[in-house]
Amino acid sequence: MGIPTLDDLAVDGTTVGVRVDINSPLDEDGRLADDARLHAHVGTLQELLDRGGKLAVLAHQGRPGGDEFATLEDHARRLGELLDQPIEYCDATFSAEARDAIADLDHGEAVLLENTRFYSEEYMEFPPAEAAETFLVDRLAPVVDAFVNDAFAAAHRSQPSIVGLPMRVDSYAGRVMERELDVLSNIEDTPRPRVYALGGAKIADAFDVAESVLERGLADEILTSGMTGNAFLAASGVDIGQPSMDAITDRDATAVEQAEALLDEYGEKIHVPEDVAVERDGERVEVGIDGLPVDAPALDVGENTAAAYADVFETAGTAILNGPPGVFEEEQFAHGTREIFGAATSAEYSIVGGGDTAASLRQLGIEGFDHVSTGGGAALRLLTGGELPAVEVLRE
Ligand SMILES: Nc1ncnc2c1ncn2[C@@H]1O[C@H](COP(=O)(O)OP(=O)(O)O)[C@@H](O)[C@H]1O
Ligand SMILES: O=C(OP(=O)(O)O)[C@H](O)COP(=O)(O)O
Repeated sequence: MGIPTLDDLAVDGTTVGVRVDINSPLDEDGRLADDARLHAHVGTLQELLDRGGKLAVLAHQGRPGGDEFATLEDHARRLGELLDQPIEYCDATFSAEARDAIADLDHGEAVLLENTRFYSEEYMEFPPAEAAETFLVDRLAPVVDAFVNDAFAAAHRSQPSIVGLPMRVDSYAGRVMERELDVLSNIEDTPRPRVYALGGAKIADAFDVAESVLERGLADEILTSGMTGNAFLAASGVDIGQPSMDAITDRDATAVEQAEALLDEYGEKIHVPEDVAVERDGERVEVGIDGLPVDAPALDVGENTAAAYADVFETAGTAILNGPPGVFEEEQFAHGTREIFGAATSAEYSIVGGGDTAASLRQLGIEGFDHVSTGGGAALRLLTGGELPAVEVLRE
């Protein structure tokens, strides 16, 4: 992989700054609604604690001004439960109070510092050399002996705690980062035929993935669903109805043209839904292509599409999933997601990326994937052949 990992770090007795990504959905009371990302980092943190490290843990939660912009107090409590030892919470990130909390740590102890994004610089993007001159980095670099970046899900952000600290401190990839890079940087080595199931509502991202993997010859089949599938359906010449069209163009005004261009060039590899499901009088109603247009938005693929896509996975070498096939949050539109994602586990090797995609698996209790990425944007960046600033700076 060419970047230092925990195998290269002599931990015992050292103070280690550890960047994790525990950015999570919160409930109405601001408490953690899902702790999957906390679970993911337990291995790295436990290893560093067992090896005698004193850990200053850094993380962000939400975006300034957003509903999920919050303190990390609840995260510290939950991390303590998961690690079976108290994790101190400090309501400062790099002030004297935070630095004192770090200095007071004993071997095998950890403090979770406050949400890095409470400080404006941490929500800006900088080239690494400039990030290294920010206040957070300037104050924290002298009080840690090493830096471990385990925050794969934030690795596409060129922010101070991600790219600035490694410019000033010996730095290593944590176990989450290591495993994610291992899997997602080596897609071309996975078994064929390689099937990408692209659904969800981030249509532009799905087109980017489709274009990149088709251009690079990585994809043998692309199964389109969700709002992405609706756009392909429209691009294939079917009148899907105004409500579905409006939902698409609200997201991306040129979506249908982009889908048309992809169908023109790679049509034989791109599967388009053959039926959809809409809501009528509060009920799920299946509509075949012949029954379109309808005056309600298509919120799921229909049963025939789900069955046809499930068949494709029967003979797939690799399944790569990004974006749920329907509005899985509503039970009556979870059918496509349950069937298609459920069938994807029959591929020889299966990979899942995307925050909502992973949440849909947990919600629907679908298990058996070889790799469920903790990242959304970061995973997509790798799947489309891009580079991650966090990783580039670990190489230097
Ligand atoms: N046909 C559809 N119409 C509207 N929204 C959809 C449809 N299918 C899926 N979705 C929505 O897409 C959202 C997730 O998409 P996206 O953000 O692209 O996934 P991820 O976070 O995994 O990258 C879900 O909230 C789901 O309700
Ligand atoms: O949740 C995250 O990314 P994701 O939505 O791509 O999975 C990361 O924590 C990065 O957060 P950001 O997109 O607010 O920089």
